[in-house]
Amino acid sequence: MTYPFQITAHQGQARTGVLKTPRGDIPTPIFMPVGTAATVKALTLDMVKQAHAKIILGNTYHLMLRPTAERVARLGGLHKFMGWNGPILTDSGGFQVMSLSKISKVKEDAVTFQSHIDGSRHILSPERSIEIQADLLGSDIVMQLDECVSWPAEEKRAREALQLSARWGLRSKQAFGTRDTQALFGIQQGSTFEHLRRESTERLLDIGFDGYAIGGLAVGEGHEAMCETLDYSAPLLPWDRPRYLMGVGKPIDLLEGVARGVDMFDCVLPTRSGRHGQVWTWDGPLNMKNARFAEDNTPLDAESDCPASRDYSKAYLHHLVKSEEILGQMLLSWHNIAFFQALMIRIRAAITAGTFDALRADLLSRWKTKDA
Ligand SMILES: NCc1cc(CSc2ccccc2)c2nc(N)[nH]c(=O)c2c1
Repeated sequence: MTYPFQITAHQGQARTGVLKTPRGDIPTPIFMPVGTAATVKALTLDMVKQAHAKIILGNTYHLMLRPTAERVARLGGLHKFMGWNGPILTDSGGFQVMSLSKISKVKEDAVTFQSHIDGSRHILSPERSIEIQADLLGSDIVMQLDECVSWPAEEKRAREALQLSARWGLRSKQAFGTRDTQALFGIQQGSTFEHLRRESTERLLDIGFDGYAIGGLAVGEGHEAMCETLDYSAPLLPWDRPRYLMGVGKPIDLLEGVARGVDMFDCVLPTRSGRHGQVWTWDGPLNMKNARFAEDNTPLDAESDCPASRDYSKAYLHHLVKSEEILGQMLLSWHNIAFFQALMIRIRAAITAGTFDALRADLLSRWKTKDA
């Protein structure tokens, strides 16, 4: 079904609103923590909720391999299995097949691949991906199966992939059928070619989806090329439907994506970088392994409502990371998830207040030289 999506304010292309789902309202722009194997790594769902996350992501590729989608279904579906009663978005699995599986073949009918876990052979067709996501896992927002080409891509290759993705999008919609509690998103492809992004969008709009994702970015093209592509590819998508930039990104990517009209983001960065000692702050990223924190008694962010940000000294976090203590991975992941949510909360408030341009300028000046 097409979830109600109300845009309550906008400043240029940047917009803020609410996507209303049967499992709860999602304020936009929103950052969605990735819960690949039915867990947001190193965090309990209470910590994820306390960080103000409203929707999390599941991964078809990982869950179909282990514990298998059929087992999750027998155990009541993904929400019950992991104990999350908010909305869940799942990816269709094709992207992870190409990036993780051992041997994979893309054919018109389906992708065939061998599991990176045990080498077992699997088939992922548009129909099978919809069955896994919508029927077995019970995902609220379902993604079509698509083909994402790596970057840089030959124009001919990028065209073939967008056209295959469009044919798979139609098959995904036919398999999805009419459902009154779940939504199906199409995925725009076309690499960094404007005329291919246009062609992809036209094909998706002919089919018609409940929301539209921008795929094929943050695959090595770099921040500037991603922004240039978003300049024209985001506004091509319907103004009144959610726009989801897949697998993006760093705080500066979120800020610049919002400025270009993107509503939804996801990335493993907050938890993955947290596990490796990196924390994200309003003044850019910090590496807690750095000796300068060894006797720094100040917290990461005294103003935060997240205990990981407010109640522990950098000296203690430095000690945990140097000692490779599990608590270090937990607290830094928790802080990072909370920071990404706090960034989106500030962005939403600024768009509503008409101060988004000022917030954007302030953050860009703080982050410009810090790989934020
Ligand atoms: N930014 C690279 C990227 C990442 C993902 C994965 S986003 C994700 C990851 C885990 C769980 C849910 C969504 C993608 N997924 C699809 N289907 N298509 C893409 O072009 C693409 C590009």
